Amino acid sequence: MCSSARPPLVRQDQQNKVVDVDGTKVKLQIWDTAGQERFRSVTHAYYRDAHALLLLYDVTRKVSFDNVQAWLAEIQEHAQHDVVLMLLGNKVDSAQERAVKREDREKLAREYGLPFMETSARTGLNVDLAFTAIAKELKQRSMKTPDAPHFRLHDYIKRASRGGSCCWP
Ligand SMILES: Nc1nc2c(ncn2[C@@H]2O[C@H](COP(=O)(O)OP(=O)(O)OP(=O)(O)O)[C@@H](O)[C@H]2O)c(=O)[nH]1
Repeated sequence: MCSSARPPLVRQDQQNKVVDVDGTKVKLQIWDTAGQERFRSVTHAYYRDAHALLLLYDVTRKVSFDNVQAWLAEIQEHAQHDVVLMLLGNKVDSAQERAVKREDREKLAREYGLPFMETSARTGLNVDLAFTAIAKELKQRSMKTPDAPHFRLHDYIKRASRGGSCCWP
């Protein structure tokens, strides 16, 4: 998710989404960057400006999960240090083809302190929830009212997510 618009270079799909957070409209500008290695240097330019990054792997493709650590290293190098991060295991509608073990994804999420959820772009499971959680966190950060009740991303998705598994810590 980026705050500034750049002309698309290669296969970077962009959409806007408006999320209502407790009566405030939060506009998310969402860039779906390509996951392939050959686009990686282009992707850097996008996540440098991002306020939040949703890191998706495919629950049916172990290699996509194995790549998450490399993406996290890239993020640590190129993204803003306080970027909001969330790890999502997508395609959970194909659970019978699941290729990533629960203990592996929990270990990874715990190691990096990442909020984690399983989603399905096909059925919509937890998709709106992921964006709402991000919008709530960004809104909270943008408000300069230290006395306001603190929004906790991990707790929120733990309470609200359906199906699949979530969340650490
Ligand atoms: N069953 C199922 N298929 C999905 C889901 N999400 C995406 N797909 C399918 O997976 C394929 C790849 O989807 P894309 O959205 O192109 O994946 P991507 O991660 O953007 O791909 P790259 O940008 O190349 O990394 C398509 O055939 C989608 O229909 C899902 O939640 N469930």
